[in-house]
Amino acid sequence: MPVVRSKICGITRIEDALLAAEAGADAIGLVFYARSPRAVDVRRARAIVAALPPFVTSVGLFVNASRCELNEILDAVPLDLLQFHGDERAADCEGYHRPYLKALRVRPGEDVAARCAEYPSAAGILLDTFVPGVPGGTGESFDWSLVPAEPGCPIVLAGGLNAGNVCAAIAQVRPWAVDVSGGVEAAPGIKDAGKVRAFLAAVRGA
Ligand SMILES: O=C(O)c1ccccc1N[C@@H]1O[C@H](COP(=O)(O)O)[C@@H](O)[C@H]1O
Repeated sequence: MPVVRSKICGITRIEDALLAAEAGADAIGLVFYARSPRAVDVRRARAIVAALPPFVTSVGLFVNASRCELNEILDAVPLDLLQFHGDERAADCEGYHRPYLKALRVRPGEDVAARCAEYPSAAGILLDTFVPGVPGGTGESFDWSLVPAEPGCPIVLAGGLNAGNVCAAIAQVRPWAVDVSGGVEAAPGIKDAGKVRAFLAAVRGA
């Protein structure tokens, strides 16, 4: 069975980044979206990335950020990968000298494969749940049967995952990776060590 990678998103504290790394996460996510309860500023993000051990990928999450804002952040924080979680088109995600994930928020009955095809330059497509008025981090899952069997690029499955449902999600979707934020929290922006460890153990055992 192929290994499924994992990302713990919404990290706001160095200790949570180290917890995720020690528990086996492949990546941690930093939210550069001021309206999120998990938002980090540049100073904090830089400190978290600097504390990461080798081979743990740092992912910056953006929601309709301007090119100027994004370039300023990239000048200050050595992010490995970008995650675009808003209404960005492919051209908006390109030109940063970094691979990117495009997050698509899945609506009931949607043709997911057609939407994935709009981002041929993406390193992968992250699938999250569509909730009106909220760009992500809702803790809601979507109908996994909408994920195409052959999407044409790596799929990162997100949206309402936790230690209790991630094995079923992996068995059904067979994603390249899974991404979680709210499902491993003690409070918004604060990770729960037990939930993080249980989630990553479940992914490894799936
Ligand atoms: O985490 C946030 O606050 C957030 C804000 C804006 C866009 C995306 C956000 N989080 C991402 O949403 C998915 C699913 O999160 P959850 O596990 O359902 O809480 C994940 O990729 C988060 O990184």
